[in-house]
Parts: sequence; C-alpha cells; structure tokens
Amino acid sequence: MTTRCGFVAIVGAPNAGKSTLLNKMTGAKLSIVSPKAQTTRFRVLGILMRGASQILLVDTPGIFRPRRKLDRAMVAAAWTGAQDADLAVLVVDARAGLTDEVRAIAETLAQGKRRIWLALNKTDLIAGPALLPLIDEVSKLLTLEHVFMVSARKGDGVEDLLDHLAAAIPEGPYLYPEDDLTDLPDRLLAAELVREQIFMQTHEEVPYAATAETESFVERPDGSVRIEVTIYVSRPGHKAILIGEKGSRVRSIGERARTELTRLLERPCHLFLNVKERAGWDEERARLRAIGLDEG
Ligand SMILES: Nc1nc2c(ncn2[C@@H]2O[C@H](COP(=O)(O)OP(=O)(O)OP(=O)(O)O)[C@@H](O)[C@H]2O)c(=O)[nH]1
Repeated sequence: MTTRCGFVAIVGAPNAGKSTLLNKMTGAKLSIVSPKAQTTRFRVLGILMRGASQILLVDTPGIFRPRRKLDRAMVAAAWTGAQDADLAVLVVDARAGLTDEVRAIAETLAQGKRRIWLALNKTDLIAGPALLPLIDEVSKLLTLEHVFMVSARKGDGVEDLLDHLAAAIPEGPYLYPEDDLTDLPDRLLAAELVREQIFMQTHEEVPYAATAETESFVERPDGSVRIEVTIYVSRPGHKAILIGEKGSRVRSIGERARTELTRLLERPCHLFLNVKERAGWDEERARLRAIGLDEG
C-alpha cells in the first residue's frame, strides 16, 4: 500500500479561524480558540490520519505587524511553519474580505514556491455568490491551486478539504505513530490551556500581558498527574484582576483548565496555579525560549 505524509501549514490573519479549522479537522481540541486575536503563540502540530495519508497540520500564529520582541518571535514562528510545509492553506475570513493583513500575507506567500490553497472561512455568515469577487481579488495576488469554501465552526466543506489534502500530500512513510494526535508536549499543553482560560475569563489588555508556564509536571503512582503552572503578569493591577475577589478568578481559571486537561490527557489531573508579577517578562529572551520560541 502506498502511504502519503506531508506538512500542511494553516496560514492567515488573526481571527481568520485557523485554530477553529484545525480543531474541526482533527476532531480534537489541540489548539487555542478564543474570540480575541493573536492567541496562538507557537506551532501546534495536529496529526491526522485519513485513509493511507498522514496529514501533519501546522497551526501558525496570526501574522501581523510585530512591535514587541514577543510579537516578532510569533511572526517568525508563523513563517517558519509556512516555509517547512508541503503546501499552505490560506484561511481568509470571508466576511472581513481582503484586508491589508490578508494582502500582506498573500504577497509574502506569493514570493515562496509552496503550493497555495485558499479556504474562505465563515461561509455560514455570508452567501456563496458574494464570495466570487473576493476569490478574484486573492487570485490576482498569488497563484491558487484550489479554492474551498468552508465553515470551520459548522464543519461545512471541511471533509472535502481533508479529502483533497489527503490526496495532495507527497508519497512517503508516516513520520509519526498513527495514534498520536499532537506533538505538543503535555507540559506545554497544560500551560496553553491555562492561557486559554485567561483569554476566556479576563478582558482587554490583561490576557495579552499575561503568560503561563508549567513549573512542574509530576506523574504519580496512582496514574494521576500533579501540575504546577505559574501565570506571569507584568503589572500589579493585572495580578489583582487575575486573582480576583478572594481568589475567585484564578480558582475558576484553574477549574476550567483542569477539566480540559483531564479530558485531553485522559487521566486525573491536579492543577495548581500561581500568579507572579514580573515586569517586562515579554522582553525576556529566556521566557520566549521557555514558552517554545526563539527570538525572531
Ligand atoms: N461564524 C463563524 N465563526 C467562526 C468560524 N471559524 C472561526 N470562527 C470564530 O472566529 C473567531 C476566531 O477564530 P480562531 O480559530 O481563534 O482564529 P485564529 O485564526 O486561529 O486566530 P489567532 O489565533 O488569533 O491567529 C472565534 O470567535 C471563532 O469562533 C466560522 O466558520 N464561522
């Protein structure tokens, strides 16, 4: 039997729906989905078996104009993901249309040699014929091998996209065991789930000014795991918000993250959270490395 295996980069502007699409495709929640922009900080590999094809999905951070060091690192990680891939799926929010961000990404993609597919997302919000001018505009910027209309949220068109991906990736042996879902290490997953809850449960600049790191991850003889995660904030005000009245906010963040983690790791998890203030954490190179990124 001929097997196929290839990397597929999911590329797009912040909020295009890349993480939602990745999750829909793999059928498991691997990557962060949040209504706020720029939540994905590093590559997450979704591993997907479809017939005799192993599709390795690379979720990339939203590509935007970087200002801080951390942002620059995020962008560098995004492009590395796109460059290593066999093909790139450019996800565009069909309702938002051809924004400056989409244009900039398309222009950069056009300079590479990778095959590019367009996935117009959120088609549950906009009627089919209205999408044709947008497809025209995008195809003027770069050569598109295929165009798909999908709703990552509802799943419309996602099966079709997967069938085409399975057939399009190069022939070759599987690079990962067939039952692996992600290569995201468990300790990073724990920190990511905490960060996701920070995004869900706090507002405005707080989630962007916070990061989470797993300090310890200890498997116990009874099969459970004890995890300590530290949330770093850069301002005292943010620390108070994250802790909440009598610790209610941090408790709620911990409870929700623990439920998700228990489900994903398929074993009892005991999660302990700390909130620490650390001015300028986002400018520290060591921290970038600790959350999985080198400086861009
Ligand atoms: N109506 C609708 N909303 C969607 C669809 N796909 C994603 N969304 C929503 O759009 C928002 C952004 O989705 P994400 O998947 O986080 O977007 P992203 O591109 O990964 O964003 P970054 O991590 O910031 O790069 C979320 O509120 C999603 O629920 C869709 O097909 N239809």
